[in-house]
Amino acid sequence: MNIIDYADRDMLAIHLAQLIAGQLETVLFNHEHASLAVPGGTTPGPIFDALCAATLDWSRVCVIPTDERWVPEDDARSNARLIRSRLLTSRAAKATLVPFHRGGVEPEAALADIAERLAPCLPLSVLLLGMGEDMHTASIFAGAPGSAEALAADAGPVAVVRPETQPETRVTLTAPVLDGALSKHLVIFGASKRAALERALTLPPEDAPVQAVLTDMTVHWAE
Ligand SMILES: O=C(O)[C@H](O)[C@@H](O)[C@H](O)[C@H](O)COP(=O)(O)O
Repeated sequence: MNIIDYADRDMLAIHLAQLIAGQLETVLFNHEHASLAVPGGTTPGPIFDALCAATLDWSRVCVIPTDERWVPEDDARSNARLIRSRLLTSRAAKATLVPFHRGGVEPEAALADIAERLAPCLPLSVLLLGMGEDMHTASIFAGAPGSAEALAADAGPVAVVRPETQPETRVTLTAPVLDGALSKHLVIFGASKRAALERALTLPPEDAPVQAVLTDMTVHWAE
């Protein structure tokens, strides 16, 4: 794991977007398709705003949520909604989103279909993750029902997690899929998340899920 400290969040967003665009372009030189997994939450928006204008063949890129709140896409809490509005616009509008949520279906019943649609996009070419102050990443929350399954070495590509601290059930990419990405970025803002990451390094993944995906991870941090 290496950490890049930035002077401010704007510098971070521009530089990280350029890095991700360059990595996707390199994959597209050598492969027919590339895949990019991105988080929800409040952190990635400015990165999406810079990345969506990148000049690359977005028609050959599939974009995958690292996790999804189990709500319809018109819900303000939907990650698919955030990704469509902030990333799949401008030049990146040509990319293909692999959404997770399906109406009228319990998340457990949707896993097989999600896994089937994800299969052509794996292993992930580029991964962008966020992290909570509780050291969760994607929707793998320490101690939550389903998190042990999401952390298991033999986990499938997606798992259902039901965190008590969150208003809705989650579907998340699992640790093996996240950790297996070819290029990995973790973006965190603020001193408390920096301290949480330092703390995570001293804990096992079941207590600090972000610990499960830090191999060859580049951490991007700004105050
Ligand atoms: O669905 C989500 O919310 C994200 O995928 C989640 O893992 C997020 O990255 C962290 O919770 C940090 O959230 P903030 O960026 O809002 O601090």
